[in-house]
Amino acid sequence: MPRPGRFRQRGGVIEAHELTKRYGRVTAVNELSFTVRPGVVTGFLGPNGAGKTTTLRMILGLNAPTGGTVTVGGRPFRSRPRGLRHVGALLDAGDVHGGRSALAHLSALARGNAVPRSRVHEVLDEVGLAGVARRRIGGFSLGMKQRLGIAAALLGDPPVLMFDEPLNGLDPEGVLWLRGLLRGLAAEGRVVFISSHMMSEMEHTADHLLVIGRGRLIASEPLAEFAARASRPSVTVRTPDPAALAALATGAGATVHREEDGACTVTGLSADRISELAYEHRVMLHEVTPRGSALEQAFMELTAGSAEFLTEAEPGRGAGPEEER
Ligand SMILES: Nc1ncnc2c1ncn2[C@@H]1O[C@H](COP(=O)(O)OP(=O)(O)OP(=O)(O)O)[C@@H](O)[C@H]1O
Repeated sequence: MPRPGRFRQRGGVIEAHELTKRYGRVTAVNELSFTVRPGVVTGFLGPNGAGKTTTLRMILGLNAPTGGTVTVGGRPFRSRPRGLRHVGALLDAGDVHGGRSALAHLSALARGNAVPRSRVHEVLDEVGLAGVARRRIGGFSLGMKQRLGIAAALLGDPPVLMFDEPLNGLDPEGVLWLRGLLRGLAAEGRVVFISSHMMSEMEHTADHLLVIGRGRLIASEPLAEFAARASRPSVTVRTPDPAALAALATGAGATVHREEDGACTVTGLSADRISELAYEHRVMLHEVTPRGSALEQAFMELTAGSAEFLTEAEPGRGAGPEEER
């Protein structure tokens, strides 16, 4: 059960100030300043290669910034002697020793961080892996490895949790479970910071969004405000009377495009409004499908031009310094 306010006084706020990371000619993170506060789930959203993982690694002290600073609870994370009790992080679920059991893996982590052994069983229960605790991790699915990584992050009962693409590999039931877990952790007053490159994953998960593109901050705002940016929704409509529909929709300020398969793409009216108009004017509709969520469209609009293309990224990945990964 969440215990509201439990972590508030411990102050795990993450603060980045003009954080910058360059790999040779590639600027992965570019003068990024942001604050991640406790009590809400904060989504860290950006297209592939936007600099999310690099930022998370700098927060954890795994990559040294080229410029700027980042602190957790007012101090650089590296200055914490028992890290796992301050920040629980899941960076790469595949990065575990496959020959060990889940129980052995978590027990070793607990020992190294002065965490009581009883906690190992608690977290195994919490992530739903108690029944397979003695099985070799090598035989785990990606979803099970994600759950194990989350168990490891929870082990030290830390005030700050950071997960890199945690929904990756989870089945629909796992996604629902994780959303509930994240909400509960935030409700206890913890900092909960999760990255994703997909708006659809954030839509029912995050309360606040930090959006980055090409290493730069594009937006930091509540999800609801971000949604309000979605200016022109686009909807696929099928009707036996496309001419009547087109007249109605254009009369209401939308644009209508006839597709080759006979469907109409209506841009500028919501699916609800199109259905209402059609109902009022007795135009039969066979299908009304929103094309991507309003949030998805807002994300696409906002990050248009900031997506990284492989041809540009290759020199950085290939020739740049790789020693920190
Ligand atoms: N060790 C490294 N050496 C050289 N370049 C790197 C290194 N790590 C990251 N980069 C480059 O930095 C940029 C940001 O990468 P990063 O992995 O942080 O992005 P991301 O937002 O996490 O992307 P994804 O969603 O694909 O994981 C990319 O251009 C990447 O090629």
